[in-house]
Amino acid sequence: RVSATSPKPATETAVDTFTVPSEMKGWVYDEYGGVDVLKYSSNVTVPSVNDDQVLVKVVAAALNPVDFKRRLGKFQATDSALPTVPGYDVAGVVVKVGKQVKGLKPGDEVYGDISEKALDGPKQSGSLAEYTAVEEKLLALKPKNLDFVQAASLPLAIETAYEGLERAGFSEGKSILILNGAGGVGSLTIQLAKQVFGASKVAATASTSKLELLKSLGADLAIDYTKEDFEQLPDKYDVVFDAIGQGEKAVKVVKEGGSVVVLTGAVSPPGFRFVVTSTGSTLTKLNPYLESGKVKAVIDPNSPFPIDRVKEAFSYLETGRATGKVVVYPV
Ligand SMILES: NC(=O)C1=CN([C@@H]2O[C@H](COP(=O)(O)OP(=O)(O)OC[C@H]3O[C@@H](n4cnc5c(N)ncnc54)[C@H](OP(=O)(O)O)[C@@H]3O)[C@@H](O)[C@H]2O)C=CC1
Ligand SMILES: CC[C@H]1OC(C)=C(O)C1=O
Repeated sequence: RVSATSPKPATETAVDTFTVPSEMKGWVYDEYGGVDVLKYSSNVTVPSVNDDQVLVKVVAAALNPVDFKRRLGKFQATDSALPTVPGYDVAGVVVKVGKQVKGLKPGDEVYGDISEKALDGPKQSGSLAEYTAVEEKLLALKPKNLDFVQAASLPLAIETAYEGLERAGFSEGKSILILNGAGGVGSLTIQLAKQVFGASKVAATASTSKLELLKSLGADLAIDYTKEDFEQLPDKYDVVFDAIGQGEKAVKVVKEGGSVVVLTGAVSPPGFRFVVTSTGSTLTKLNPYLESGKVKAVIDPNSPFPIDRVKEAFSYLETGRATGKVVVYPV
């Protein structure tokens, strides 16, 4: 698989400064709708850099369902203005820093989810373009052992997994059932539950061909939802992590006093739903697990998609069959 490397700095300036154009190539939509509203343009305005932001030369970007749900207009009440350059997840190289930035400098290799609140005023100029501007606090230094494709695949999904487990009060010795263990979020939730939180038992659901993957990620029990209904099984769990929209069933298999955390769809008590808040501090906290290999990026076998095949990448993600993450590289 590709090993993405940093772009070369501009030759005419010192190694720690980069020449930034006023326009760039990138994907953009100016109306809500299906993949056909996406246009690849050479005249996208390079975003300006606020004092607390850095400008990142994008090397790789990852897609998330929130990208296509937003493009379909599901969150338009709280969306930023159109036209939109989509893309939350980025891995790239800092080329410019705002005057309040303290911890990053040009040339640093970084990764992160560029929108602090995924649904409430997300960045208008996202990561599916040559440059994106993002607050320093939303980024972390990329682990040296991860290539840019692996790094780009992580931020929104791993931060959702971590925040969901934290909010559910998951802790050492507890049991968890993860509904949708093979997707972008679930494939990381299995690993974090086992390796970071010290789960006593991890169960997860997927279809037949993905059961071995679940076990390789650390699941003690892989449930084939095409053959078994987890609700009919005898086991109850301290935490149920719903990453597919089965909150109403999830509450039926949680232990008395347990937690049901739901990422999407309806839910009733004791279940609760949350929306991820992006923060670089979670990535920094998890970097040692990524550097040691205890937690691994899970990249869909069809990835990476080069930047000119972003429509195809979204169409694939929207089938609901992606295994791990759909990544765009080179951008
Ligand atoms: N609230 C929040 O902050 C966030 C919410 N989300 C939401 O969480 C959901 C999951 O996100 P993400 O992991 O990126 O999604 P993905 O698109 O990566 O999930 C794809 C996976 O879903 C699995 N799947 C489909 N149907 C089922 C089923 N009935 N039971 C179990 N697995 C199933 C597929 O496996 P198979 O082929 O075996 O069916 C496939 O591997 C999305 O709805 C997303 O919008 C995500 C991030 C943050
Ligand atoms: C309401 C959950 C919504 O927020 C994110 C980030 C998604 O992917 C959703 O579906």
